Amino acid sequence: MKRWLIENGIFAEPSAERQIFEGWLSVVDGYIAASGEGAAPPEVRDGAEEIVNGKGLLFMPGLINTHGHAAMSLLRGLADDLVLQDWLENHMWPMEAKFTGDDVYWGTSLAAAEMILSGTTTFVDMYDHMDKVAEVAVQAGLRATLTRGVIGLCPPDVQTAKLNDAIQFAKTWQGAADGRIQVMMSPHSPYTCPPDYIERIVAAAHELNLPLHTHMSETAAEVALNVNQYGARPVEHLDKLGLFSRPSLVAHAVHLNDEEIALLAERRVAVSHNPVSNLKLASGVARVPELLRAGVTVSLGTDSAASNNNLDLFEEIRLAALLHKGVSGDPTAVPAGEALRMGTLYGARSIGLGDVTGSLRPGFKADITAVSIDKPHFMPRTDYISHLVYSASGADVAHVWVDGRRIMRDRELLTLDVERIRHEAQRCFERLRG
Ligand SMILES: CSC[C@H]1O[C@@H](n2cnc3c(O)ncnc32)[C@H](O)[C@@H]1O
Ligand SMILES: [Zn+2]
Repeated sequence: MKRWLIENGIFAEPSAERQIFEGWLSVVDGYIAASGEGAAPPEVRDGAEEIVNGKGLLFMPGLINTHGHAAMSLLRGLADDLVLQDWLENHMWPMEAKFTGDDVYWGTSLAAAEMILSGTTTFVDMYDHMDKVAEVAVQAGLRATLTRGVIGLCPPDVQTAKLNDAIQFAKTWQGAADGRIQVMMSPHSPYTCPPDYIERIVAAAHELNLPLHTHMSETAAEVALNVNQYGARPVEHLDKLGLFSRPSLVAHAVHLNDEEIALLAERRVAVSHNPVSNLKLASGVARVPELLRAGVTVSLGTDSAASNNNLDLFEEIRLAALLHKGVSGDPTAVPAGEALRMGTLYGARSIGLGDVTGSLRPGFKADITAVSIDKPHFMPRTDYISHLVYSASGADVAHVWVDGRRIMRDRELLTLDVERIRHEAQRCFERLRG
C-alpha cells in the first residue's frame, strides 16, 4: 500500500462551497484518502512514504480535455486561417491519408508531452490507428478516453472494415491500464456518415455497452446541409438515429436553437465546448450560458493542434469565461468558478468519470496538477480561483500526478523522452510533407 502526503499547500476544489483551503492532502494507493486545513495529523504524516512540500504551490484536479485529435499535432501550423470544410477537405484529409501508425505514435507522443506540461491529466481522443494512441497514453501515464473515429464516405466494404476496427479496438482496450483507458464509439459527424452507418455504430455501442462521441452542429453550413439532405437539423437527425440512446458526448454544438438545447438536456447529452478552435475556423460561438442554464453538462476541449494551435486547456478555461461575457453583454454569463468546473469536474462527468476524477475529494483518483504560484501574476493573494481562470497558463504547471503516480516533476517529464519526441515528430512531418 503506497501512502504519500502533500503538506503546506493551497488546494482548489472546484465543486466545494469553499473552494480554496490551505493545508494537506493524503493519497493511498492512487486514491485521495483525506485532506484538511493546517498541519497534517501525526498519524497521517508518520505513515507517509513520501512527503511533498507544497509551499508555493496550488494543487487542483488535473485538467480534462474532452475533445481532440492528438496525432494532428504533426499538422500544427500547416493550414491556418481557413473555414472548416476547406481546412478539412483540402488540407487535413489529404495529409491524414498518408498517416501511418508510426506518424500517429509520434504525433500523439508530441501531444501527450504538451498536455502533461500544461496540466492535463485526462484526454479524449478521436482518431485512426488507435492502438498507437492507446500505447502512448499508457506509456505517458495519462488517463484517456479513446475512440476510433469513422468516416463513412466510402464503399460499403470499407465502412464495414472501419466499424470492425473500432469494435476490435474497443474490445482490446476498454478498461486497460487499471481502468485508465476507456473507450467510446464514434461516427465522425452526421455529414460524413450516412444514416444507416450511424445506426450500425449505435447498435455496436449498445452491444459493447459503450458511450458515443461525435462532431455535431459545428458550422452553419453543416446545419443547412443536414436540413437539405435529411430534412432535419443535426440534433433531431441524430436523435432519430438513436445516437442519444447511449450516454453521448458531442463536440462543438455551436449552432443550436432553443428546442435543440432542450432536447440535449432531456437526453442528457454532454457538450464539449472548443472555443479556440471554433474561433479560429470562424465556426461561431456556442450558446454555452443557455446550455448550462438548461442543465447540459458542458466541458472543454482543445480540438487538435491543427485548429487551435496548442493543447493548453487553461486557454480554453479562460476563453470560456471571457467569450460568453463578450457576446452576451452579461459579465456573469460564465463565472470563473463555472469555467474551472468545465475544465475539471464537468469534463469528468461528460465521459462517465464523474466519481473518478475531476475533483480532489476523498475517494477520487489522485489526478492532480500543481501550479507554481510564487510568480508576480498570482499576486496579491486575493482569489485563487480568479487567478487560475484569468491569469494562469499551462506554463505555470510545475508537477502532475495521475492515479497517484507523478508523471511530471519540476516541469521534467518522467514518462516521456521529450527530446526524442521532438526529433521524431519533425521527421514524421518531413516525410508527410514530402
Ligand atoms: C475520423 S478521425 C477524426 C477526424 O476528424 C477530423 N477533424 C479534426 N478537427 C475537426 C473538426 O473541428 N471538425 C470536424 N472534423 C475534424 C480530423 O481531420 C480527422 O479526419
Ligand atoms: Zn474534432
